[in-house]
Amino acid sequence: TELQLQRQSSGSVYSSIHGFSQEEIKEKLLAFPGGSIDLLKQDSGIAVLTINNPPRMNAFSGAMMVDLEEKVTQLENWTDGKGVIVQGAAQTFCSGSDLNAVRAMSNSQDGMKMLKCCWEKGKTVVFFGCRLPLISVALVEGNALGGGAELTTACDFRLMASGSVIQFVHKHMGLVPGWGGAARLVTLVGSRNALKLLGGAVKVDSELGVHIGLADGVLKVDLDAARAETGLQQAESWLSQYTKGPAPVIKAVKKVVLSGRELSLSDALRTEKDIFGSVWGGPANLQALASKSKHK
Ligand SMILES: CCCC(=O)SCCNC(=O)CCNC(=O)[C@H](O)C(C)(C)COP(=O)(O)OP(=O)(O)OC[C@H]1O[C@@H](n2cnc3c(N)ncnc32)[C@H](O)[C@@H]1OP(=O)(O)O
Repeated sequence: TELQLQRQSSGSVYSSIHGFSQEEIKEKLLAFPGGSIDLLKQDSGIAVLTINNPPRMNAFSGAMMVDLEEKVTQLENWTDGKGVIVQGAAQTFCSGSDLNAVRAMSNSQDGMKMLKCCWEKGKTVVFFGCRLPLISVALVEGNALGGGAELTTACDFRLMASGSVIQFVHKHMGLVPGWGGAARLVTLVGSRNALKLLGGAVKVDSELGVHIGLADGVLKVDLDAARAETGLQQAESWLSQYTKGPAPVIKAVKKVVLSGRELSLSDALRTEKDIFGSVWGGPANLQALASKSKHK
């Protein structure tokens, strides 16, 4: 069931329906180059994933989609990993899909079909944050627009810098979210707030974000530059509250919550029992039993 959870949206069914193989989609995506997704795995067990395409306000090019998928696989296989922070380069988060690629693909019937497949691939990739066996945080500085706003909802948590904005601009583009952003938004803020944010393409600042439960915290701005912590440092210290301890235990914490959130109750109960079994009698458990624990 765990594997099912991680691979649920592998995209293969969709691409066979539309007659394009995964390889063809990858090739098509690589025809739209620019930018990169950079992964830094740290000894702390917290990785930093950077959406890096500043000339286009960190919009997602085709090549970046392919890159993201590779980096997600690396994160899935990171034995010592406990958490991941997703940020944008150059003080802004992500302006969604690369509109140059979207325009180029949408100018023919065939292109449109391929675009839909690439979109589906995007969904697979952008789903990653909440399904990884790592606790994920979106660090939002600057703008998170369109697909960028959706990407923030794919993480377990969102931290917003003051002055930052999350905006589902889809309506202005004649669209609705397609990367799972609407479904997750409803879970996060409730259907009435989700309807307001999507229907009004509302600019959510950090204050509103916290008020409606979209944001989990606001990053401090310290005017004394010498003392000021960067947004990333603040996000790392915020996340480290939840990643203290051995990686197998933190991963197990994430997995039991993930199964509780995404599976039916009977499947979640079965999965929880399996995950429990993976830590029961493990090194951290034996060590805790050998010491005289007092939880106060
Ligand atoms: C299912 C979801 C589908 C989607 O994600 S659709 C895309 C939704 N996103 C958008 O519509 C974003 C449109 N962009 C904007 O609103 C503004 O550029 C933005 C991000 C507020 C920044 O404004 P400014 O600070 O004034 O900067 P600017 O407009 O001069 O932009 C700098 C350069 O970045 C480019 N850019 C921004 N967003 C882009 C995008 N999504 N795709 C491709 N290029 C994009 C923009 O064209 C400009 O390039 P250039 O300097 O004119 O060559």
